[in-house]
Parts: sequence; structure tokens; C-alpha cells
Amino acid sequence: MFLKLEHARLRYPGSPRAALDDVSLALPAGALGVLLGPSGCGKTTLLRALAGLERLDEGQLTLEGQTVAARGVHWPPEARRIGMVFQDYALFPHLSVADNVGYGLHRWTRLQRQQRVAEVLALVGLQGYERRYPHELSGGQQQRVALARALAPRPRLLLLDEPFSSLDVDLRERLAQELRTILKAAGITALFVTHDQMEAFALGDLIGVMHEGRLHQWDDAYTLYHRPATRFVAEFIGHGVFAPARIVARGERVVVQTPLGELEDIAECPLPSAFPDGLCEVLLRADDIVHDDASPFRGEIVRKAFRGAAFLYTVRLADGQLLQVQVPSHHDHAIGEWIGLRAAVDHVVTFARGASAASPPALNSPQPPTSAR
Ligand SMILES: Nc1ncnc2c1ncn2[C@@H]1O[C@H](COP(=O)(O)OP(=O)(O)OP(=O)(O)O)[C@@H](O)[C@H]1O
Repeated sequence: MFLKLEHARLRYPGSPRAALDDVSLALPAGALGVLLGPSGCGKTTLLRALAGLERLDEGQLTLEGQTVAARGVHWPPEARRIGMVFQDYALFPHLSVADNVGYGLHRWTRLQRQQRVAEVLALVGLQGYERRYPHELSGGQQQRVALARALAPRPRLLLLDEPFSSLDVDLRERLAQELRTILKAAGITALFVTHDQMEAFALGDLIGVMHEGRLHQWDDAYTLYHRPATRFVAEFIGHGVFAPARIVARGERVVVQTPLGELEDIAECPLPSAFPDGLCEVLLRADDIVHDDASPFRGEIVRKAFRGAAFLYTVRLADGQLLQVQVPSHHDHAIGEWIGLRAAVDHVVTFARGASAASPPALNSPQPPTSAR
């Protein structure tokens, strides 16, 4: 494994809570990892600890098999060969693009430096920009210069802390795609921090969700979405709500009773015995609910948000239960209108009622029950 962090703990002096609480993750060579989570969850601290800018209280970090941090071991940042790109990209305003990019290459000969600067500028699509100054570049171009500067000394790992946060949304999305292409072409292993899920999904081979210093899950986007490891991940990723539900056995089958009727034919459903009386909460995502006026279940639209190809409606059922529904944007309904709703869930995520953020879902059963319970 290229990067391996094991049981990392870090508490800032005077702080009541650990900023990193038993964090472990592994990143293979050439992979792009993304850390996602709400403000203050420890993402930046984790990057700084990897870079050597913060010292771990406990735990171990190995890079390409070398232990660079452990009890009694702390390699300084410059010895770790890690590049960093920060959100404010901090280019030197009085230096040309070439001098900014070549800044970390002072031990290289002039010729080597020139060649490497041209090479990394070409990599980020800015060939020929050597003589420009930062104020003559757009925000996106400046960010690409910052990326070129971080790549120039051939770091073995690149860390990026919200590299697009100061750019507008359109540019951010485009740069996220471009960045993935650039880093993949160069075979760079990188770890990003973001709090934008779409950016994380666009960029990451592996995505981590952090909450209060803990890494709740470290997985590919599909698994994160469909098999959240904790209630916090289920709630944080995508749009959806938890609704009260009950799992019951019906003959050979298991059905889940929800405010939108019974879910049948669901793969990997927990057995009723997973919860007292089968009572639980089921995750109903916006894309698990279909607008269907033939359905006996109806809800009143209380909020709507246009998302381009779809509307995200918040609807209230007659019993007061709120749901989120993703509907193709040619179905344009007004707030206050009642629409028919049908659940189309193929595998369920269920939690105990009132489960805490760190609780895992119930273990799903791949087998149908052998007898009615
Ligand atoms: N130098 C510091 N001294 C003391 N506490 C700190 C320091 N830096 C961060 N913290 C605290 O550690 C926790 C984690 O902060 P961190 O900056 O890693 O979060 P983050 O997930 O990157 O947040 P954001 O998305 O807002 O940048 C927070 O509670 C923060 O207040």
C-alpha cells in the first residue's frame, strides 16, 4: 500500500475533543482519495498531519513502506516529499509564472528547472504562460499554476485542501474534472479535502466521510451511497430522510412497512429479529421515490429546488411525514399541490430507531428467512 495511516489520534492543546480520533485509511499508488465532511470535522487536520505540519499523538503513518510518523518518529515536512495545494493558492504576486512554478526547485540546474517548469505548465494546460504574472491570469489559471508549482518537485503524494473553494461553481466543476485527468495522466497519488459531494464523486477513487474527528467510512462512491457504514454517512451523502418502518415476515418473505406502503422484493433485507418488534427507521432517498399519480400515497409539495435535469421536491404526507423526491424537471408542480408517490427501493438501509450518528445499519441478510417468524 502506498499510504497507510493507522489509528491516528491528535488533540490540539487545550481542546476538549480530539481533532483526529482513531483514524485509519489506506491509499494505493496512483489513487485519488477525497475527504468529505462538515466544517470542523478534522479534514484539514488530517491533511496537515500527513504533511508533517502537525504531530500525531498516537498512530502510525507509512509512505511507500517507510514509517514517517509513529511513536518517537516524526519526519519533518520537507523530508516526506509531499506537495500541498491550499485553497487560497498563495502565488507570489511579484514573481512570474515560471518563477512561481520553479520556486521549490532551487537545487536544480537552470536548464533542468526550465525544462521541468515547461513540462508541468504543459501538464496543466498553461504552456507558454511562463512570463505572465499572477494578476494577468484568471482565478482558474492561477489555481492551475499553484497545482503546477506543487507538482514541479515531483512529490510522491499531493495533498489539496479545498483547492477550488474560491472559484465559482461552473469553473469548479470543470476544474475538478480536469484535475482528475491531469493527475491520472501523471500517475500522481493525491488526497483532497472538500465539503462538496459532487466534487468528491467527480474526483475520488476512494472517498472518506469524517464527523467529529472520526472517519466513518472510506470507500468508493457507489458503496458510500448504497451501503453507508453509519447513520451519519447515510444522512450526509445524497438527499433523503429516515422514516419510521417495521420489518415483518410474511410467509417466506420479508416486507418493510413504511409511510409509502410495503416494500417487497428487496434484496438483502434484515430479518425482523434485527430490531425489537421489527421496528426501525428506513432510509428513503430522493431517487428511491417515484412520482406516480396512480399511487394511493399522496403528498403535498412544501418546497422545491430546481437541479437542472430534476426537481428536488420536499413533500409532506397526510400523516405529517416529510420526504424528499427527485422528479424529472419536466414534471413542474407548484408548492401546495398534492402528487402521487411510490417507493421504488431495491435494497434497504435500516437503522434502529433513534440510533446515534456513529451507529452502523442493521446487518442485511442475503438469504430469505427460512420460516415465518
Ligand atoms: N490550531 C488549532 N488549535 C486548536 N484547535 C484547532 C486548531 N486547528 C483546528 N482546530 C480544531 O480542530 C477541529 C478540526 O478542525 P479542522 O480545521 O481540521 O476541520 P475541517 O474539517 O478542515 O473544517 P473546515 O471544513 O471548516 O475547514 C475543529 O474543532 C477546530 O476548531
